[in-house]
Amino acid sequence: MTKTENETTFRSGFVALVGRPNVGKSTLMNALVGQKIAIMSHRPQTTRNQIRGVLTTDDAQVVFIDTPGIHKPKHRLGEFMVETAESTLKEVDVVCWVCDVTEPNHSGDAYIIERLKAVETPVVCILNKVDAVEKPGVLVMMDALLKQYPFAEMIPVSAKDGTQLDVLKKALVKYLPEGPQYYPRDMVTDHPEQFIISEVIREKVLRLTQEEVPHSVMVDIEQLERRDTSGVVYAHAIIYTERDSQKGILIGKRGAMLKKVGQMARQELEALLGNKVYLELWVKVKKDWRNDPSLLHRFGFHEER
Ligand SMILES: Nc1nc2c(ncn2[C@@H]2O[C@H](COP(=O)(O)OP(=O)(O)OP(=O)(O)O)[C@@H](O)[C@H]2O)c(=O)[nH]1
Repeated sequence: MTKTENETTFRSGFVALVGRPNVGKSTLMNALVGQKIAIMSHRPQTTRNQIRGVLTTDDAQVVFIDTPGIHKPKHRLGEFMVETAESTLKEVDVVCWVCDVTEPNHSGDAYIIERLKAVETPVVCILNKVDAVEKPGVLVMMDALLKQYPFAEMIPVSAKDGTQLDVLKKALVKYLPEGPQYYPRDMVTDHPEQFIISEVIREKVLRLTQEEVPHSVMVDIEQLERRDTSGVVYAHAIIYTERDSQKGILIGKRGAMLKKVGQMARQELEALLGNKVYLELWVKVKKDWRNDPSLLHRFGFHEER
């Protein structure tokens, strides 16, 4: 699904957005993602890593993830939060650290830079609010920051007037692997996790079965809920194959393959969603599912892509 013969490679992936309060992350998200594709709605307070926005272009989809735990722990936020945030930073394709050029040398920035040293994911430094200062000041700040951390890139922008946002978009896409469009292009939903969960499961199936199960395999999240106030995610997923032989491969000897798919998907999802995840996986054979309009609709094929 990632490309057809006459299309270029489609890239998709996850970008962790970090930065202390007030540096302009929300403004930047709105400017990058735009109203139409902004997807977040109500979300339990307990969710530590929210999906903040999804940027879809013709050749890429960037899923921005909030990692609030990276900030200096206040009284309620313990080491656990910081660890969760760090594991998220390790899972994503690139980290965007946003800072504010009107406030150089902020101690909150120094704290986050220290935390970033614990991960190997490339970090793009976004220097926001360049509309509010003179250029030489920005250059001095860039120089000072580069001495503290080997940023993969440094991009001065203004989320407010749009300066350099195109450059930023292009830069981020470079770090994303070839991958599927996780979200329908115009989706506005209460449950964006649904798409992430099904795509992560699908990716594990393809990887672990080493393509013995074809790309046409589909994952349907039949049930998705947060069971209690702790935000634990419970998902019941059905993996549809087209043949009995594929079902056999996917289940494996005494269920070993399916168990492995579940384990790997769960680990990745817990890091991405920032919550404990329970996955219940079932495999069903549905011959010719591609001609079943209701299933096609559920899998998002009403979209143009
Ligand atoms: N001059 C200028 N101001 C900006 C820019 N981006 C954001 N701001 C202002 O900075 C302030 C904070 O912006 P937010 O987008 O709310 O910051 P945030 O990082 O999302 O803050 P939290 O939601 O608390 O994490 C607001 O008053 C914005 O209008 C910019 O590019 N230039």
